[in-house]
Amino acid sequence: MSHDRQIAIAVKNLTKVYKLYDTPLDRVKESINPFSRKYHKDFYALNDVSFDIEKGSTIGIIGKNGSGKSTLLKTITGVLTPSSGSVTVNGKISALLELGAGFNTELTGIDNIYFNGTLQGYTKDEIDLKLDEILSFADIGEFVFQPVKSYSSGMFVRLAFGVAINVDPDILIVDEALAVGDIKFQRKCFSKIEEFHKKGKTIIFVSHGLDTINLLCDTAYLLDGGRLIEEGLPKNVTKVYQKMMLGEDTISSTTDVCLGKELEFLYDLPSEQDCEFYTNEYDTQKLNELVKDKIQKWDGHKKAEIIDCGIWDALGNKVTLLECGAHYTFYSKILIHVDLEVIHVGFPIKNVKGLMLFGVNSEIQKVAVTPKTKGNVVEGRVDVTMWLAPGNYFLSFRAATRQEVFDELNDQVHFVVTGGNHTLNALSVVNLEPKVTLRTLAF
Ligand SMILES: Nc1ncnc2c1ncn2[C@@H]1O[C@H](COP(=O)(O)OP(=O)(O)OP(=O)(O)O)[C@@H](O)[C@H]1O
Repeated sequence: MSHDRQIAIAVKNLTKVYKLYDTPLDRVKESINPFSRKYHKDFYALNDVSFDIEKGSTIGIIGKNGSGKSTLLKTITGVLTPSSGSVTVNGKISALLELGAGFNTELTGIDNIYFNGTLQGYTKDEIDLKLDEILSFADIGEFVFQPVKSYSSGMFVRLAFGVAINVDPDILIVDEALAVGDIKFQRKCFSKIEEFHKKGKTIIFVSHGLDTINLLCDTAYLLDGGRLIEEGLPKNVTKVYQKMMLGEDTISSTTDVCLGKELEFLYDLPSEQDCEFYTNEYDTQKLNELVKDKIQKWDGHKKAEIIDCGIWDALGNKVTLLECGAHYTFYSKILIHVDLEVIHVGFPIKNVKGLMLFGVNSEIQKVAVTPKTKGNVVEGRVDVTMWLAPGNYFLSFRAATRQEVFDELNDQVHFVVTGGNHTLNALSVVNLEPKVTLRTLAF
């Protein structure tokens, strides 16, 4: 394979100059001046920027407001033409840089999916195949048959993201500032971005959230005044940016530069019905009915199927609003469809951006269960004391062996931890049950 084929985007000496006139009259004077006298100042939105983005990498672009991020991405996507320099793109790009681009507000959501898809170079048949995925991702119900002009901004974002993310491009370009839906939707977007990364696709991500860049990206680029002033490992580049923005003293902090951001998420409460198959722990009749139903509907694919899952509080109530420091049980019930030698259950917890904060499974804990024969229901439980700091989290459920995943429900339960009796620094991720002491040393 030639070196060239490994490069998704090659940017060479890219420059974008705008002519700035003090008054509209200056523009006219310049256009008619017989001696070609200049009445404008040149403003460099991008100044001699060069880099190569390798296929399959996730790139973060950071920089102050006005540093040239959007100009760079718009030039890459072909919305803007460079004043000089070049951009070479290998592959199909899907970009979400400006809400509204590629949408006609008079048309319905469905029509806009086709309109937008066509603009991006997809045929009607290709869009037909993607339609279900786009609709289920956007999850705006009947509104999809209404003109887009009647949408709330949240619905609009959902649809635009749904299209951009599900058309299966080779290169995805996303401005994180546009991912403004509710917390569950944001998690869905980040999860899709992770999926993209795993499939070896190229992602370019503009963000002001430095921990997002550190978490998701392989390489970061820092722009300042239209120039590329730093590139490399995200942790190094974000440090330079923090220094630029906040000064030396704050560099040790790994939290988002937009500090208010995490706080905003704190009380974005989950909906009541997070798990489709809720059965009370002790309701065996309900469980019997559920098992019968699931056996009837079994399509022969999953060897074992998670038929119920959630979080119980100490009284056995299913909850999604948890208190820091209280006791809870994560549980899943798994229906065995074919005889199995081994089955393990797992319960990973992630934050909205996909950072795995905690994960436990029966294999690590050396817990086994017998029998695992067809028709059995295996129940897995983990008792925990909730020492995650106040915030929003997503619990996933897995039934698997080391070699084979039988079933997994990713981010199935969105739960919120509130402060309880334990007041923590709001930017903490976990509570280590600290005992703080102060003393004056006599010497
Ligand atoms: N059409 C234009 N005419 C003149 N100047 C422009 C034009 N478009 C952008 N600029 C200027 O170019 C510079 C870079 O803008 P750009 O939108 O790329 O910045 P950015 O890094 O994306 O900012 P933000 O973080 O605020 O989105 C800014 O100073 C902006 O005012």
